[in-house]
Amino acid sequence: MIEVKLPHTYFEDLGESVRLIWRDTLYAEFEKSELIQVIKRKYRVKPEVTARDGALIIDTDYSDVEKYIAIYIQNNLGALLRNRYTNRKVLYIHEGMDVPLLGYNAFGLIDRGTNLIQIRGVSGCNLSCIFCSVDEGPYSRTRKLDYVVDIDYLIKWFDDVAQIKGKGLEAHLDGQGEPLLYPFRVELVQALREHPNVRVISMQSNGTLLNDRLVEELAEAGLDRVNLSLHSLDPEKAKMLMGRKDYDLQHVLDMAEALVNAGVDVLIAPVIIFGINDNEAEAFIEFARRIGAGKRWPALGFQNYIPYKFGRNPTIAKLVPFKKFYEWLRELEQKTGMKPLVLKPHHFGMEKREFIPLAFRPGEVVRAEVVLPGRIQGEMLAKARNRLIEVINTDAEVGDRIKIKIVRTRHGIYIATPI
Ligand SMILES: C[S@@+](CC[C@H](N)C(=O)[O-])C[C@H]1O[C@@H](n2cnc3c(N)ncnc32)[C@H](O)[C@@H]1O
Ligand code: SF4
Repeated sequence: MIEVKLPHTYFEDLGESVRLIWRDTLYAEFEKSELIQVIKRKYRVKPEVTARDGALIIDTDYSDVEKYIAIYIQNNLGALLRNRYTNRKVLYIHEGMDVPLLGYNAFGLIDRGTNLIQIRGVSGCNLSCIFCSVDEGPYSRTRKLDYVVDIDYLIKWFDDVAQIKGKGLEAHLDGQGEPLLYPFRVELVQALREHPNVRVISMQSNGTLLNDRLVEELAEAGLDRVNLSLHSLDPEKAKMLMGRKDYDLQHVLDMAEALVNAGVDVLIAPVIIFGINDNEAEAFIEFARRIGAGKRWPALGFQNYIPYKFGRNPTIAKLVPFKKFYEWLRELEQKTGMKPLVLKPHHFGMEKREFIPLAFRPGEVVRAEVVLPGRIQGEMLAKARNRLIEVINTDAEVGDRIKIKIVRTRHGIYIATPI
């Protein structure tokens, strides 16, 4: 009997197949008959294959089957990877693919002309908030695919960006999805902490995937702040807003407290939908006070609900102009004594910094190579001048060389149409 164990991996037996779960978020399924066939080709035996206690068990005495099958699994993993939370296919972006990590908003890095750099190692989310600006989660109707960026490759690009942007940076882990899905989240925080140009490491998260151990690990690795998306303190309303019956509000509240106790500052960040949860504003403030949120930065970051073209826009959501939203916040400041609620960049030590120079001008026609499928129907990702470009309304395929017209360059996110 041989036991195959791989690092950060456990195997589950599904009857006809075995499921390999890698670093919590990713999985791949291998048919048992396929694994048996692979063994038979080399060893001329057909051993039984099962999974038990996280290991793959092969009923044979050949000692090197273990190594052989481990290599086979690793070689075939890339093509089979899926996101455990969304069930979507995952493209694993690594150095060998030579895909630029600037230019696209679903993965990589984003520079919006300040000392804050957004870092997106993963796409996909475990929740399905009814107002989600990026229509994320397992019930998404628009997102077809997820990406995971290899940690070494992400850090390599971050380093290049940090050289240009200079010292005193805030590295902000966020995403079109939930950054805690990133399989290398703790290592990423650790690597950023060691970077000489990084001052602050923060994360935007729904908090559901935290547990006591992960909180400790993230704190130890050097995470400074979590902007925690918490939209109701009523368990039933929270389930409705987060789009999941299994949303465990109490767990998220406990984790908020655990973060503060571990020395990670918390900023409570509710999305306010007037008529739905604006009446909870004082309760959010009270909760933030009680747990000791806002030690180095503001304790609350109320967000006004905004409809997005590719987001979920519930009909119950009433829009409130920003002028009115800020008036509402000022009244709350007066009433509760909690300040600041109207947040300004300086509250976060944010300052303007020169943009990384744009690689394209709007209207420019460029020849580019299609390198990856996009997340949305009709969208492909192309590269030119060491930048990624989202090409919309295209039927091009990976490998094609196409002529495109750049239609948008805002904040170094490039969108183009075929010509
Ligand atoms: C898209 S989420 C990604 C990070 C993480 N999944 C989370 O929810 O914190 C980023 C932030 O945008 C907020 N948000 C989502 N949809 C929104 C909308 N339609 N209007 C305003 N804020 C929104 C979320 O609550 C969250 O604070
Ligand atoms: S708002 Fe955040 S937590 Fe909610 S579905 Fe979107 S990405 Fe997920």
